[in-house]
Amino acid sequence: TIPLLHGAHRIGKRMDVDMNRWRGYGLGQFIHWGLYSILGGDYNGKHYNGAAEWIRSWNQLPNAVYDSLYKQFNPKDFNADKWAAMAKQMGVKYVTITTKHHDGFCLWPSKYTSYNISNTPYKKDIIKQIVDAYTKVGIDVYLYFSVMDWHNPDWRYDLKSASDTIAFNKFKKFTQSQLEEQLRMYPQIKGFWFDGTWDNSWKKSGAFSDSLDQDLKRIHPGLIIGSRLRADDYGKRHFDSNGRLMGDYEQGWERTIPETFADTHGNDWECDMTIPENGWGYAKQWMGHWKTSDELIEMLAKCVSLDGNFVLNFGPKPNGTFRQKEVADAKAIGDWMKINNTAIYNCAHVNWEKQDWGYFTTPTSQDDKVYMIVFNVPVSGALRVLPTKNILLKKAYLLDGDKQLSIEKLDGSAYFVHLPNEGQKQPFVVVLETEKGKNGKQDINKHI
Ligand SMILES: C[C@@H]1N[C@@H](c2nc3ccccc3[nH]2)[C@H](O)[C@@H]1O
Repeated sequence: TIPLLHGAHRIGKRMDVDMNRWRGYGLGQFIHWGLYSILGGDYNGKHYNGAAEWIRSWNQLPNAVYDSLYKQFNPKDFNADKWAAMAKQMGVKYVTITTKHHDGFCLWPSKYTSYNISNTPYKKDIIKQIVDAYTKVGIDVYLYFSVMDWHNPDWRYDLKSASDTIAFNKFKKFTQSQLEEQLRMYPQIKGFWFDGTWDNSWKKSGAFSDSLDQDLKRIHPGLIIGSRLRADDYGKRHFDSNGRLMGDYEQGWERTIPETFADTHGNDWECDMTIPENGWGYAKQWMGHWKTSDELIEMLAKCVSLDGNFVLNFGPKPNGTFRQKEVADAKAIGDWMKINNTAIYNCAHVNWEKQDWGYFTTPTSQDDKVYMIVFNVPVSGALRVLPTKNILLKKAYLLDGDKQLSIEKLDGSAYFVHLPNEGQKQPFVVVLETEKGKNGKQDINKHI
C-alpha cells in the first residue's frame, strides 16, 4: 500500500450507534431550495436545459441578475411544520436540506457573508425552522453544504499562482467558519452532505479536507459525513490511493443505483434521486420522464436490498410549497410504507440469488426472517426462491394480512412460493420464515 497521511483512517464500516441508526433509515428526503427556485429554470422567456439549480452558470443569464434575486426571495407560504408533516407521512427517517448551494447564497443568517437569508425580504432563518420542525417529528436532519461557492471572490477552480493559494487559504478559513457556525447554531443535526468538491483546488487540499473532517467531528462527536468531502494526499476522491473509502458512507450514487451487491464494495452507501430525469431545484417545466411512485418504490426496495439508503429529492417552489406531483408521490410512497415499512426500516442485503420478481431484504435484528418485495408477478404465479446452502423455508405469508402461501420444494435447494391469483396491483411483501437445515440430504418435491 501507498503511505498516506490523508487517506482513509478507518477500514470497514463505522459501527457506532449514530451510524447504525443511519444504516437503518432506508428512506430519506432531499430538499433543494434557494434563489434558483425563483427562476425555476427559465429566464427572459427562454428555458435553461441544464439542472435548474445551475442556472447561474448559463451564459444567457448575467451573474449580476442572478446575484440580485435575493432581493425578491420572500416565501410567504413556507411552513416548516407542513414540510415535516408531509415527510413524516411519506415515511422518511432523515432529511438533507441545502444550506448553501454552488451559488453561495446562505439560507441561514451566517455572520461570514451578507449574502444570506437575513438580507432578503423574508429575513427569518429557514434552516433553523426546518431543523426544529423535522427534529420535532422524529426525522433526523442533515445539512447539505456546497464547498464550491461561485459568489465568494476567494473561490478558485484551480491553484495556479501564489495569489490563487492566498485567496484559497482565505476561502478554506471561510468554509470552516461557516460549518462550525452551523454546528453551533443547529446542534441537533446528525451530519453534513458535502458537494462541489470535484475541482483541482479542492483535490490539492487533501490535508485541509482531512483536518476539517476531524475538526467537525471533534466539535460534534458522532457526526456523519459521506465520501464526497475528502481528497487524499494525491487528490484522489471517495476512494484513496489504496482504494479505501474516505468517509462514513459512499456518497457517489447520484441519480444512479448500484446494479449488484459487488458494485457497493460492501460499504454503506446512499442513492440520491430526482423524480424528473435531472434537476434538483424547482423547475417550472420538468423535461423528460417523470418517475411514477411505483418506479420510486422499486428504487427504494432495490437500494435497501443492496444495503443502501434511498433519498428522494424535492424542489420547493419560491413560495415554499411543493408541486402537485411531489405531494402525490410523497403520499403514494407513504401509503405503501405504512403497510410495508417492516421490509425497509432496519433491513439489509440477503446473499441469496437475485430473482426476477423483485428484491430480498432481511431485518438486521432477526436472521430467520426474509422479506420478498415483489414487483413482477410471473404468469405462473410461482415465485422462485434459492436460499443459500442449508437454509430451509418453513413458512411463507403475505405481510399485509398474513395470508399463508404454499411452498413447493424443488430439487436442489430451490423453492416455489405460490401466489394466489388475486392480481395484486401494488408492489407487495411476502414474509419467509427460515430455519437452518440439518447437514443431511434434504427432501425433494415436498409440498408444505
Ligand atoms: C446533489 C446534486 N449535486 C449537484 C451536482 N453538481 C454537479 C456537477 C457535475 C456533475 C454532477 C453534479 N451534481 C446538483 O446540483 C445537486 O445539488
